[in-house]
Amino acid sequence: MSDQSKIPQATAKRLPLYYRFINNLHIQGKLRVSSKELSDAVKVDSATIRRDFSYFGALGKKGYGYNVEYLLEFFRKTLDQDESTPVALIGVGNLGTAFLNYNFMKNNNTKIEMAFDADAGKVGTEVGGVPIYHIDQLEDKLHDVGAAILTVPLSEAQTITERLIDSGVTGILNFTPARITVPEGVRVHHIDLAVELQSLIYFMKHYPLDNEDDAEEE
Ligand SMILES: NC(=O)c1ccc[n+]([C@@H]2O[C@H](COP(=O)([O-])OP(=O)(O)OC[C@H]3O[C@@H](n4cnc5c(N)ncnc54)[C@H](O)[C@@H]3O)[C@@H](O)[C@H]2O)c1
Repeated sequence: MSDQSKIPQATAKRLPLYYRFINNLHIQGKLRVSSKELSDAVKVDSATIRRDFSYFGALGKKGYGYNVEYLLEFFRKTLDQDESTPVALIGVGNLGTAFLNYNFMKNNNTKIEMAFDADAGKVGTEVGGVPIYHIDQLEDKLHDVGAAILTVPLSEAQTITERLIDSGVTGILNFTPARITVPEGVRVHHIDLAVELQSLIYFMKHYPLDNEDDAEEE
């Protein structure tokens, strides 16, 4: 979307969260939502929500709230919900299998189209309706795939990353503990559950949420 560059990154990160909730409201036939309702549901303080929504051109009215349909339309366009984004997953082990079985389509048009593994026993099978190819076929199969989910062992992460980038992948969701090195222009989002859990416990201890006004914007 042309206006997307105006949205601050912290706001953009919350978009999928808002989208999911607003979409549910829409399915339930709700026409309006207040920032308080949203705040309770998505656990973002209402002042932040009001500021975020002002970037979307959605100006809530006192006692009226926000128009659900308008927001939904905006989020759909901004998140490219109308356009399917093909994704590949590398490493169909414990974590990879769980992701393939999880149907991302429920919430948006992000779809894992194909998966790769080095284990010959898995190649040629399907998990969650997604075909599994041998990792040797990566370069042959990865057409038009822009993003990849990395769930291989730590030791394989960098080599696989380089092959993905050579095949045109420009976004990697990295679940391995490896700090992978990528050239400029390739975006890596690193998700480490151990770090997330540690951080949650730290925040629970040091920033107890007994008053919603204390909640700060990240
Ligand atoms: N982010 C997290 O919170 C979190 C949690 C658990 C595991 N992990 C990490 O995610 C990764 C996967 O974990 P897991 O428990 O699913 O491991 P796993 O051993 O169950 O799965 C790894 C899969 O990768 C495949 N593989 C190995 N080498 C490959 C290669 N060169 N190309 C393609 N596939 C290859 C294996 O055959 C296997 O199916 C690990 O790096 C692990 O540390 C992250």
